[in-house]
Amino acid sequence: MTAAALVPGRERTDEDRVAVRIDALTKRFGSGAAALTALDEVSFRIGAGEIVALLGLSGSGKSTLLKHVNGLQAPTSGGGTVLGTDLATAKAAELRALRRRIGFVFQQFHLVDRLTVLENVCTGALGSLRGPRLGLFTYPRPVREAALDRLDRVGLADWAFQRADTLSGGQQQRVAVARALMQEPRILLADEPVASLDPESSGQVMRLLRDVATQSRLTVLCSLHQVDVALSFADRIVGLRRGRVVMDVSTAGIGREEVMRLYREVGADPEAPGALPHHGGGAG
Ligand SMILES: Nc1ncnc2c1ncn2[C@@H]1O[C@H](COP(=O)(O)OP(=O)(O)OP(=O)(O)O)[C@@H](O)[C@H]1O
Repeated sequence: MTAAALVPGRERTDEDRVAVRIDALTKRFGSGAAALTALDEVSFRIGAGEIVALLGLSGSGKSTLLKHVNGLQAPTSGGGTVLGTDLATAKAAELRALRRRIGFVFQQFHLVDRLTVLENVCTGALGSLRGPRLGLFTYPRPVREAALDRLDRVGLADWAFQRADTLSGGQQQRVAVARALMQEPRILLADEPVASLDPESSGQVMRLLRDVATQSRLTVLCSLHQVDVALSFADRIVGLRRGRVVMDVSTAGIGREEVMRLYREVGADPEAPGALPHHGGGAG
């Protein structure tokens, strides 16, 4: 028997089981007659290690929801907890600490063109380093080694010393994934990560995201515009319409046509029973 086996098992906490718990979250922009409700009483859970695709028409609130999950925007009412941090009451320092545990991948990869691929990946560690860094060798050796390891994981170790702007869009997005992995995140948020990529590169990036998420037991929330991509990538689909969750289904039990209803039946009443598939997936 190993020493570890003699240590009594720690009780699984709620945070171990549910990474994201959003409760009646409402976000309004502006006030008075000009007020716009971007998120309207949104509630859902994401279990630890679950991969969720967020779908919905342009303007349905996907990006706004992602920004709430990493504490970049504060709810108007309601809220929830992410990795145990209460979104409505957390102080700025607690939200900064939360963000260090969440990786973010954007549509436009946000790499620094003139820096090498490796230095771009190193910048993913800046949240845990003091002071600015200028030049690869101003990063501690363990950081450079970790960056090379992350580049290897995304299949781009051979490109480490190329300038970032010499890579294709798909490769740049894989570098952005490597950069996000530098934080050793518990959650990975991705906002339309393949919207600007061709279908081939888009498939590669989504397969990579799924692989790294599965290997590292990452919880993933990823907004997408492509239903087919969402069906092959995610465990679950959450559909937004005008700021409300109107679809919440496991990808195992649903076909493309059913998901497409999210976009087609725009005039339908999302509150009507059975209007759109809503199995209330997710943990807890
Ligand atoms: N900072 C802001 N100030 C005012 N309105 C905003 C702000 N951010 C978002 N909105 C509005 O909130 C609504 C939801 O926007 P959001 O960007 O979340 O939608 P989306 O589903 O991500 O759209 P897309 O697919 O086009 O990225 C939109 O009507 C948008 O104009």
